[in-house]
Amino acid sequence: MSDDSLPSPAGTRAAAVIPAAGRGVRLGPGAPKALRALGGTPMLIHAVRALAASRAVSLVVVVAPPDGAAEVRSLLDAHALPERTDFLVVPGGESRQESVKLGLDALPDGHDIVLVHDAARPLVPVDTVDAVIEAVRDGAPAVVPALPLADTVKEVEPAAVPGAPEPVVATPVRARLRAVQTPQGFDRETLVRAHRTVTDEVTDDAGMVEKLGLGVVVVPGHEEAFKVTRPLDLVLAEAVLARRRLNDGF
Ligand SMILES: Nc1ccn([C@@H]2O[C@H](COP(=O)(O)OP(=O)(O)OP(=O)(O)O)[C@@H](O)[C@H]2O)c(=O)n1
Ligand SMILES: C[C@](O)(CO)[C@H](O)COP(=O)(O)O
Repeated sequence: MSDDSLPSPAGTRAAAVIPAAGRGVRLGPGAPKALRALGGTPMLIHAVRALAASRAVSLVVVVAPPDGAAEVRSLLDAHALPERTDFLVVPGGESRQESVKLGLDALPDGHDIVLVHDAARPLVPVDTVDAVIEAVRDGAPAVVPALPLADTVKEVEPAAVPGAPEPVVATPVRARLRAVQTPQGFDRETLVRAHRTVTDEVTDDAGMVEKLGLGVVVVPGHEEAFKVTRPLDLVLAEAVLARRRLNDGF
């Protein structure tokens, strides 16, 4: 936890919704991804600590695997977490979008800013969390942390048969592209309206706000906020955590 984190001025308390109900199919067989160990501690606990490290975040809502709410509650009780933060656990749904909606439905009054953060991004630094909150406080209805791309991106006509060559349709100008991370931050009313209104499947919450025709802004993301999606990501996460522990002297 960082004492340098953003303070919470009256009237701008933030809540974080952490969707953690995914199975982690791309990571391979095993427990639901959020419950798998990273440095001996469940990935979800790392993500919860990362968000609760911000002094502006007074509530964290964890969206658990549909049949795993009791297990997640026990995990939260068994790990050291900041006392100033409240924690709620609700069961999730079939898609990320549905899980986030279930988390939003559980939010009590009194939080003007809502962050949505993937449990699968366990190592996001608190400075990134605070930068997102600050941009929402400054008046943006929706804020996403993002990084420039290292690879050139091609748009293709997807093959009907997996593995078949795919015709290239276009090469977007890379300098205008960003790879989007979480936590994404929102003026609460905007995010709730987006989840009530937008029915198309989208892959991030800011995309729903875009569909309302509202402005979304990007702030700098962080390399260590990467998403643990495939087995190699877990290797990288273990290495980043080991480096942090070495630097912190424990
Ligand atoms: N029904 C779902 C699906 C996903 N998520 C959450 O959304 C985040 C980002 O999703 P992703 O990395 O795609 O996780 P999974 O859906 O678990 O991965 P996969 O597609 O490989 O199964 C994760 O924290 C995941 O737990 C969720 O809460 N509910
Ligand atoms: C929200 C997200 O992490 C932003 O990059 C991403 O879109 C989640 O996608 P996934 O398909 O659930 O991995």
